[in-house]
Amino acid sequence: MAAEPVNVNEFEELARLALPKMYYDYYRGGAEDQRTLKENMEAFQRITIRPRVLIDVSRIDLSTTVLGYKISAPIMIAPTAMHKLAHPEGEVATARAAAAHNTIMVLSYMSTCTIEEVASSCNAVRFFQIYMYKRRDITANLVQRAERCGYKAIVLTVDTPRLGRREADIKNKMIAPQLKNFEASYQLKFHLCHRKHAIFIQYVELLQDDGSNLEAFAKDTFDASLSWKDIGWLRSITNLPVLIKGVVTHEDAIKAIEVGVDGIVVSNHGARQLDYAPATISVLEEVVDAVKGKVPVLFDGGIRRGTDVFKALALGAQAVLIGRPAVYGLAAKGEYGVKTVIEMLKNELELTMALSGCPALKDISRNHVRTQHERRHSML
Ligand SMILES: Cc1cc2nc3c(=O)[nH]c(=O)nc-3n(C[C@H](O)[C@H](O)[C@H](O)COP(=O)(O)O)c2cc1C
Ligand SMILES: CC(C)CC(=O)C(=O)O
Repeated sequence: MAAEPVNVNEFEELARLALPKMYYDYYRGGAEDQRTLKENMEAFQRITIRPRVLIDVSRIDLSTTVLGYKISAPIMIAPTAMHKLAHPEGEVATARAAAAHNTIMVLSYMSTCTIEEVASSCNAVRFFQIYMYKRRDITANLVQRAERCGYKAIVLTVDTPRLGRREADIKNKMIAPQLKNFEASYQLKFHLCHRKHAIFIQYVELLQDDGSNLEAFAKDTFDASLSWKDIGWLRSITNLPVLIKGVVTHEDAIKAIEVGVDGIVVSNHGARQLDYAPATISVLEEVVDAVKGKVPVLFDGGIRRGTDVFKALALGAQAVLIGRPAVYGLAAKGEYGVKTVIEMLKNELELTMALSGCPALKDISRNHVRTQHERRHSML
């Protein structure tokens, strides 16, 4: 029997053992040469922590708020597609794990449990992530269903006018399972297809023999003409706060504030879209400086340790989101696995704060970290 994992990274191997290769490759993969995928994690390793001593750290408080909602720690669940490929309970298990930790899950529009099923599975605070569709009625329908079900914010992902080139998915001829949120809209285009592990519904109209079915699905449905002016439309169809996910430059951060978004997620989509996009931790501060505290800045990409969370907070994030770690936890051990992953990150963050002299999140300051750039500068 494999030893119990002692850190989040060890869940990846357990997930690999638990999953069919096609799904593991889909979850793990990044775009093209996967340079950004590697960088998302390595860039954290180039940041050091400057601990302060002789501060009372006998009590550590990890709690914070995001858009006014209190959460037990600044660690949220990023939207990731198709959790039933990882575990039969799918997003419901992930949502329950988030609820058990009193944190926020962002449900992907491409979930394998419906918006309604996830909403009724537990009473955690949830946000809902969307892409903009060519058919605006589908976007509007999803947003309004989420609002009716008590989701507290809409997260519009803006880094995916087209799907990035994920070569493992192309080789594996990756196919999408049943996407229950869409049944009414796309019913006619799907057909049943029996495979070794489950029954899938393929997006037949576009099914390609020689590539990733997801890529075809995205190309047909996502609106590649989406631009800044469309944020107004989204805001006009919902009373919920609108966050945009996928900003990595100060120019776009400024535009986002101008069009009135309620929050920004610094993200490169887990390095699955544009290869050679910067590691997100290397651009977080640039975005935070541009935003000037007007809206919360959230962060994702490469968080695997409590020290990574600490570094992102020191560079100005209000909270971080985890993508693959949650999916690996789910694949390895279902709801319990996701709970354990969050628990591990919380415990590590708590220890990091104690060893750095920060009893509360507000004590984590820019001076607690040193970037590679600053180290080089100080040697000149
Ligand atoms: C398997 C997988 C599926 C994803 N699906 C979505 C999605 O449906 N919508 C979205 O906005 N981002 C999606 N993302 C990106 C995540 O929200 C997040 O930005 C990324 O995973 C963070 O990096 P990390 O995996 O290193 O934590 C996905 C990422 C992965 C790994
Ligand atoms: C197939 C996708 C659109 C889901 C996604 O965002 C991803 O796989 O990164």
